[in-house]
Amino acid sequence: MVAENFIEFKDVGKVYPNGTVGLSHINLTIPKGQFLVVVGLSGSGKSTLMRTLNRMHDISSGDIMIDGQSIINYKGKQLRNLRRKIGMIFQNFNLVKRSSVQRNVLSGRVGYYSTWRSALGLFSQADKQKTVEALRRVGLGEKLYTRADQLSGGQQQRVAVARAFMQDPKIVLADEPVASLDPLTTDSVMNDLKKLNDDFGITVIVNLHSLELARKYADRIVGLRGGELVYDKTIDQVTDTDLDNIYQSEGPEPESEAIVMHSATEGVI
Ligand SMILES: Nc1ncnc2c1ncn2[C@@H]1O[C@H](COP(=O)(O)OP(=O)(O)OP(=O)(O)O)[C@@H](O)[C@H]1O
Repeated sequence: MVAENFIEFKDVGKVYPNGTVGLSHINLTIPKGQFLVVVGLSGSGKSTLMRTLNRMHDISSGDIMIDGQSIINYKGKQLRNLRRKIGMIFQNFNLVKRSSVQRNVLSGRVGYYSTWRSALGLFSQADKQKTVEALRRVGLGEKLYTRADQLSGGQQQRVAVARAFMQDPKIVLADEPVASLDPLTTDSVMNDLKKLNDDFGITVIVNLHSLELARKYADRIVGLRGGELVYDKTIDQVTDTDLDNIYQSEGPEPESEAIVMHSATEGVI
């Protein structure tokens, strides 16, 4: 494997069945172990880009390679193996709220079990032990038996990070993971993601609205607009002017977007 070409988007296009263009001519190469932040207005294609990687969305043109192999025609076992190696973090945490933290974190292992074993909760002792380790990593070691719905939003998101860790992922995709969290909790969750990246060389791709956060955590920032890649710089090349200008050629925004766009200086786009 050539590390520099761990993930490759080759002229990728995505048109939704209703004709909406989700992605257009995306060319992007992501090296192994990079912490990549994707920024862009609501509707610019960030989620679509992310979801093509684990085939939650299929692309309409081009190709996507992971580790030197095209993934776009994966089916059955190949697709399951792909998804098992890609951890996913969502804005709304996606936990089973009435289940314990332990059960939620263990569910990160289901890709490694037959359906009936995981349905019966027949997880190995080693995996139960790994759950404890995963929770300690996110500072929630004492919450093993707590019900997920008794945790704060930030704690729930950290459980989701622990669940992703359980997958032994090569890639973690986080789709606006901190959008509903306060600033302090936001930093904890971003730090948890950064630790996965630093400690295990996991490639992390995060969709964010906050430029300030992007700058704080990213190795590289890419920007999308209308499904196109309009910005791509490693963090040492990013300037304040870039960040101020990144969306300025967008023209007037509809009122709803203007609310989140209003202040590049506050780092919110
Ligand atoms: N299932 C779908 N069917 C049709 N169009 C869709 C679908 N999902 C997304 N789109 C459209 O594709 C475009 C890109 O959407 P996407 O959700 O990827 O943007 P985004 O940058 O992630 O936005 P947000 O920040 O609001 O999550 C938008 O125009 C959106 O309306």
